[in-house]
Amino acid sequence: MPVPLWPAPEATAPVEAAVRLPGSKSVTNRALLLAALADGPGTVRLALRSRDTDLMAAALRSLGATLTSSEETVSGHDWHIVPGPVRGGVSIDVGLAGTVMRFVPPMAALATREVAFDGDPHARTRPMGPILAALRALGAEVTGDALPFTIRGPLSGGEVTLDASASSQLVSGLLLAAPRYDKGVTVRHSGPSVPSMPHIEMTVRMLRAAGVRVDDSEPDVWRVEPGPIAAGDLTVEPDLSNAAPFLAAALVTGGTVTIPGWPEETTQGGDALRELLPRMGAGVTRVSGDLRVTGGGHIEGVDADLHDVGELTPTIAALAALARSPSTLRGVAHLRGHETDRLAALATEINRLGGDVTETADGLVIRPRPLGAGTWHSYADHRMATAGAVIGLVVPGIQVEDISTTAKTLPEFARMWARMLGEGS
Ligand SMILES: O=C(O)C1=C[C@@H](OP(=O)(O)O)[C@@H](O)[C@H](O)C1
Ligand SMILES: C=C(OP(=O)(O)O)C(=O)O
Repeated sequence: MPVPLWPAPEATAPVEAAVRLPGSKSVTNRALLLAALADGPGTVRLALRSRDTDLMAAALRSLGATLTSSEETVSGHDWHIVPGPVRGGVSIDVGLAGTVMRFVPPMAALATREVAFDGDPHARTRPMGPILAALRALGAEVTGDALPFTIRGPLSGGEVTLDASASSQLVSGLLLAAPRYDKGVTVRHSGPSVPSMPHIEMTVRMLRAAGVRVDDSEPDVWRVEPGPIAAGDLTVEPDLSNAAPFLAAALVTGGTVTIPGWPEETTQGGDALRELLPRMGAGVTRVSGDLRVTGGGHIEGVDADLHDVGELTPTIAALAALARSPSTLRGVAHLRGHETDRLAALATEINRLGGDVTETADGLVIRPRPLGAGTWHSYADHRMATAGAVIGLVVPGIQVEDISTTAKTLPEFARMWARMLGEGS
């Protein structure tokens, strides 16, 4: 079947828009899993509903929790979660969701019956080996080193060493279910530095907010004490990584984009946009609870280490391709294990339009060139698709393949994009 092409809308004027973003994928999926393991019923408010979060909800239901969702409110969904004993004898579809493939298996290891995991074709290539070996070392029976695999618990926990340089989620996954292990867990990382550290900080803070004792005082070592996970009522912050393409539109068109409800304090890596975008020529201000980004007419190239905030790379690369000076993006070798090999995908797609991008061992060198019309392939990667939309704002004739892949974390993307451009209702 031919993959549908989405003619990326061109901006006919500087954008002037306020864009209200749904909840964070990362916070939603942690909150749902912690609620399913908690000591009583709980609520997750303004949660994201998207492919990744629906896969998490389905996985938690399979393992014995009851989840009911309220009607959608203007800004998101509320979930009511009633935990149940973790049961096995089920199969779980992880789709292409890193948070589901890395966070759910350590929970499934609490069940005495086997749990089978599989996902999208590309999910089978995403790094899983270190977390599966860790679960094995902690006492679970695990078949396989990648998707598909099966797990049979129970495990009692303890101390384990793994190389988490391929993904911070390998650590977060082990920590989230650990309070429910008899001995808790001590995770030691050994290897090149762990990427996306703010996401581990998010895990630690959310565990602590649920009354769990976590010691992260030693670098690369995390100790989670056994004990109850307190049921609660949590409100999810807007997804700051998904703010990236909208804020980029302000730079690309020389306009202004405002995001309401930007948190004062957050562990979301997307908060780094407040520091990154000014380096590329934007004006960034906070007005009450809003973040306002204004483009300055030109985009400056940047030399940026995105190791902690790899999720932002596709948007920053799109901006860099439209800048007036070259950029070097570093510290993101782990992006080769994301939804697709993002370094190869970005280089291929920008070059296809006439750009000049080379891959390095851990990033990209982007030399801006005039870009022309063409098809932008999205590789089933939501952030590749939105990067194509950013370029299409000012390069006529960009057709983004399969814009619906944005449903992974932002099902409303195409409508929100049109509304930002004044085209929708
Ligand atoms: O824990 C999380 O919610 C995430 C951690 C990061 O993964 P990596 O450490 O694999 O980059 C990030 O890129 C991903 O989108 C979400
Ligand atoms: C890497 C990402 O997703 P995942 O949670 O599937 O790893 C991402 O959203 O950029």
